[in-house]
Amino acid sequence: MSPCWVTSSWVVAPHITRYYLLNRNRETKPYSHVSPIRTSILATITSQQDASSNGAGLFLPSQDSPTTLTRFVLENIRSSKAPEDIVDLISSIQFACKKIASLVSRAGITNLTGLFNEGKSINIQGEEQKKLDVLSNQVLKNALKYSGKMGVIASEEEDVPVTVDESFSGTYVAVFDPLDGSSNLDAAVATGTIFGIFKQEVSCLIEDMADNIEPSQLHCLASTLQPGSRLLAAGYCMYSSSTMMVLSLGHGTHGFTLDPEVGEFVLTHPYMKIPKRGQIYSFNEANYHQWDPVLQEYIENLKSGKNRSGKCYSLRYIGSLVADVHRTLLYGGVFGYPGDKKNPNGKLRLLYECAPMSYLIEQAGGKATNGKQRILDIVPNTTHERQPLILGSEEDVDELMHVYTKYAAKLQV
Ligand SMILES: O=P(O)(O)OC[C@H]1O[C@](O)(COP(=O)(O)O)[C@@H](O)[C@@H]1O
Repeated sequence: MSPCWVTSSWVVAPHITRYYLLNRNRETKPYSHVSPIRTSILATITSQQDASSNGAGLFLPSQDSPTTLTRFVLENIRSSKAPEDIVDLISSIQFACKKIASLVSRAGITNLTGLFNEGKSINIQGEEQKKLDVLSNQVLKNALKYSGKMGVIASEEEDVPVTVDESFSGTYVAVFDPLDGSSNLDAAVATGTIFGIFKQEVSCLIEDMADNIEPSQLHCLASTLQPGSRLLAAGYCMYSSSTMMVLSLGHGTHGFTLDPEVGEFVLTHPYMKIPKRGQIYSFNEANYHQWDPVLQEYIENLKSGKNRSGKCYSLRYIGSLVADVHRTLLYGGVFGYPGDKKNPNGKLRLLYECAPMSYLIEQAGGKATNGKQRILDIVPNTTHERQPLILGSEEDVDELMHVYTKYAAKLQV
């Protein structure tokens, strides 16, 4: 008998022995063993079933009639809080977001992490496009195209606004960032899709185009350059520990969680209200030295407690706009990507980042400004125009605006 067998049996034996000793008194349990807790839940359900459904199937109040996103939109239409067509648009967007959620969650398995076209594909903002930037853009464009309601689409990943092809054209404008925060994707950090819907002021039919905009096509461009105050609907879908859609049709901001068991967005956060004041600030402080002295002082005061609340604030910054705004909406406080010496207009794009997020925050009782003006009042000059963004709890944004006004003279603004 070879010496190695002797060694290996001594190695294996202890484990078998240990397992046997541990389990010698335990009866072997069948896979379908029912734990006492589960038994009591089933008992409760059965008694509820008998009591309330006259035997017509299982009855669990909250699960029995969940408000899905589609049902929510239909109810808004029925109470004429939203135009009829919006249900087709929101259904297309929710389908696209479910698809993008699945692509993002499986990116590591399906070789969808990393750069598109080996990093040779640069979008008009000068950013290397990720594979999922390009794919999410296509998914959303197609979904909107087949809604049959879309006239013009403006996307972070499209150099200029594009129309869907003629046979599908409609009278709405969609602006979107198909995969915001995609620089965090390969690290599996939260990302999201941001969107806004406008009514198209002029009807026009054009091809996907490069950079030579024909005069007749200027109308098309014009129909996308609308201020956020004219949004009919706005929202984001966050791809994180859970997939959440936060939406406003102009009557409050509402949160829906994707239930993977049924593949439906279910209303979980009706009428979200941002706290009047928070205790969290969310800025990329690496840019601190590029900021104006007023903002530097404001942040120092938040940290030191020398602010109207007298409390010391904590810093939270994910570096994904959707995730940072979502947390601010729930917990309150202030999020900002201000202008600075390096980027006087900051980094975020007015049309499909700042405006939809500001619309949601205002509908939830918060405020959003570029430091001088309400974001929703700003009329964009170009599709990819950047604007400084400060948004959050009313009292937090008011305090910052107060400091700016007080020091306006000092800054010769
Ligand atoms: O890394 P920085 O400079 O703090 O910028 C972070 C910001 O840039 C973004 O990633 C830009 O978004 P995109 O990924 O859509 O270009 C935002 O999500 C985020 O708020």
